[in-house]
Amino acid sequence: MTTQALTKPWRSNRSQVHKFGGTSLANASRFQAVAAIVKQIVTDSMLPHDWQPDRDCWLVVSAPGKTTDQLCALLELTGQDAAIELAVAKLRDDLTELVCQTLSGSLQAEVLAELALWLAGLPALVQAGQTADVLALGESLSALLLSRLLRQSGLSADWLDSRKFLTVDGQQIRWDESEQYLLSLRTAGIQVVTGFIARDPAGHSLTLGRNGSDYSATILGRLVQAEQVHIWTDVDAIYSGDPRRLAAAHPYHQVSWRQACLLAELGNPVLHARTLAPLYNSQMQLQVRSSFEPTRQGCQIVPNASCQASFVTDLQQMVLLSVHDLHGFDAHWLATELQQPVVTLQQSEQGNLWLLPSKVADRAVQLLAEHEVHAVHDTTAYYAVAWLKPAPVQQEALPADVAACLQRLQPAHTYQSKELAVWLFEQELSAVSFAELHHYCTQPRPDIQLIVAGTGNVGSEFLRLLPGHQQRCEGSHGLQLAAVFNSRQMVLKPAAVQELPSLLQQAVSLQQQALLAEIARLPAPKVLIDLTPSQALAEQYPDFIAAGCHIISANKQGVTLPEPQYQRIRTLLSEQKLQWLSNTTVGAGLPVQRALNELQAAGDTVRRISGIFSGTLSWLLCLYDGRTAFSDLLLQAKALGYTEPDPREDLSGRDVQRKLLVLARELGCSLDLADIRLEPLLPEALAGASWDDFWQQRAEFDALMQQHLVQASAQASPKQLRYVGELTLTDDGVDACVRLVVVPETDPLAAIQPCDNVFVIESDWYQQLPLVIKGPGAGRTVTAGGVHADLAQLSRQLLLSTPANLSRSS
Ligand SMILES: NC(=O)C1=CN([C@@H]2O[C@H](COP(=O)(O)OP(=O)(O)OC[C@H]3O[C@@H](n4cnc5c(N)ncnc54)[C@H](OP(=O)(O)O)[C@@H]3O)[C@@H](O)[C@H]2O)C=CC1
Ligand SMILES: N[C@@H](CC=O)C(=O)O
Repeated sequence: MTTQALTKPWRSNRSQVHKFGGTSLANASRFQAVAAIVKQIVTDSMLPHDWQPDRDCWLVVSAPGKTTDQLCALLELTGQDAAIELAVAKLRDDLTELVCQTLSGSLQAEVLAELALWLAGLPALVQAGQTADVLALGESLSALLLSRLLRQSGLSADWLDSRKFLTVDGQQIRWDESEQYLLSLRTAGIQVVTGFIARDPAGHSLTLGRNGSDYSATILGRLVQAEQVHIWTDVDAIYSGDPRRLAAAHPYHQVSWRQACLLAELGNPVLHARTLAPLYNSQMQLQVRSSFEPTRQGCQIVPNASCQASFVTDLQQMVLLSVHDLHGFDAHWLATELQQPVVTLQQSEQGNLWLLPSKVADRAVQLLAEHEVHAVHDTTAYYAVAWLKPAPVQQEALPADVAACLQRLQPAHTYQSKELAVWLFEQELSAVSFAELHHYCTQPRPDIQLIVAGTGNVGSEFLRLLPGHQQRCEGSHGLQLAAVFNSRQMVLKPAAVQELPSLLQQAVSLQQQALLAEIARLPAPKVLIDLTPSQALAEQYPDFIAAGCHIISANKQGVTLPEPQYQRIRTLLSEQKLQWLSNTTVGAGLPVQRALNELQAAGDTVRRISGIFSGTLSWLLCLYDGRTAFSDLLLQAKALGYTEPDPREDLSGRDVQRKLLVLARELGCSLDLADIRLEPLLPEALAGASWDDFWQQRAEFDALMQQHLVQASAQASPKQLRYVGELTLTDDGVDACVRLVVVPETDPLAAIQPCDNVFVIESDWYQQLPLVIKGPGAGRTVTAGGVHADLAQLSRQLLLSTPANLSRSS
């Protein structure tokens, strides 16, 4: 007869299996608590309307509390009659007390009578060395007791000895045979099934090994085609690390199927590799829940491979095992045989490298030899740390923060796959180092919320480059565009990064307060990216800081505000541990401030910075030969995206003056714009007027530039016009000026490409030969690219910041 021919009393995708372990059934009050959970399950309004506890609810139980330990101790007494008698008497007392505290009346009498019979037969089983039959007493009592307690609570329930149906041959489940037996045994009511024990094909008892009850639950789940299997234990989540040792371990309520398998292989105590095996290729859902906090959601094992969960486990006294010609055997098989973690580090045609506890290494070699597999183990015992990576970090290269941490910890060996990294150390890591590694490996990497101000020349290019940057964020914080606004409009929570015109189609008119309120509601980290030329917006930075924003500014107004206002912003930021990056305010994408910061951090002292700091003026003065009017060239520079929104900011020299102030402040000087001497290119009368007025009078300016050119050309040797900045730091203070100069063609400042900036940095270490940074100092792509570089730097800094108190035990 085939199983298909039978009418199954269970309905596919309706049944639930709930497994309660020894801790959940430690004493009478725990039995009562479990009965209450079961009652709740069968009355739960969320269940399908046709869900019938009689047919659809299966329970799997372990032995109560420490009963299995007591039975194991009893087995040690084989041959010692008196000691066996004493131990059985103690067991009788404990279990009788449990039954009497759990049940009353005739149900109590029934269970006590059954228990007395089992205990009476126990010494003979011990003497006969029938280990599995001895151990089975614990699960049998749990199943009987819980079924009667459920009856006492008004539910229809009975118990079922799994040795009557669950047939296991070696490590193989005989599915068909087990199902047929089960079909013939099923009675009405909730079935309380013994976990951990089974029968061999000849009908003898056997046990399913460590954590066998979880395995029983998933086997049963598969046999009855359950929709869900719930493992009720003492935790309601799977933690990123052992919470008893890692104060910062975080709970996960969803773990992918694949990660659960890898975790099990690493010996995680919550789920075991064999527990998961029956779920393979099935629709069954697995849920880990706490019987101590039954209303909490628990942890769901989901098929979804994009899970964010990440785990760090350490393994003591591990050795390497080299294995050749596997003949079909694998690490999983060996782990099951040894009941110990066996981790695959390398797998190739040349050979395999496994990691396993040193205490079972000889046994492993012997077991493999019995199957004609040659293996040798190393004698060095390592302390191993394994990192199970979250889906977004599943790549061979390590994220920067993890790599930096490992550089400090110096593992002896590293093994990497996409999903797993294993580091072997010669000595055990200190609690603090382990906590630090756990932190970097498992710290959440929430998206950085971007609030972009300015949709002009630089802003539109920044948004165009954003999708590419988002794709490169693997292993780091993702980037989420949360708001975009300009001087008139705002778009909150854009559906996705889109072309600017369609993005702005979703815009509403700008309302500052609504915008700030929305930003305050965003989760951290968040950053205001100021791509405007607005002083008003710069003066509003304190409001954005109050809303939790880091700041990245290409806008030079903020970094050149009067000293008290500027320092106030710095203070507010540091109070909130927020960053302000403004590397594009000088030299656009050139790493000028970065270089200065690194020199100073390394101990150098910068004495002087001079050179060409305006891309626009560099471009204009390189190309200006008198044939095209200077103002016409200016329009071309504007169209190329080099100029300030009002190009007179460039012509007046104010833009270079601001840049000198930024550099001076970067070097720790307390300075204001007025402290920097300025010789403008543009006469003041034209600089102050409206753009239209200036344009009307441009001939006057063009004539002035023509005059400068003629004077330069009239000199003995050919000369070039250059607009330069000079900042000198002496013991007496700072001297800074911005001016037009005439340089010979041999001068390094003459030999530049149009738009180039040149920063000549003289320091204690760069005295005779200064450090020179040279390249395009303006333009929409280099500037927007520089803003993305600031964003990447912010992301790195967020990852590398270590919380002060990492470890409970530290
Ligand atoms: N071009 C370059 O090579 C470099 C430029 N920068 C700096 O980048 C910034 C932007 O330059 P660029 O893109 O050329 O300028 P644009 O004039 O092209 O764009 C400026 C944008 O800022 C918006 N804006 C102005 N005021 C406000 C405000 N108060 N609140 C919100 N938005 C505002 C404007 O809004 P609206 O659209 O409504 O007018 C516009 O969208 C400037 O500060 C410039 O100094 C820095 C380094 C190099
Ligand atoms: N207008 C500026 C842009 C960069 O800061 C320049 O030309 O340098």
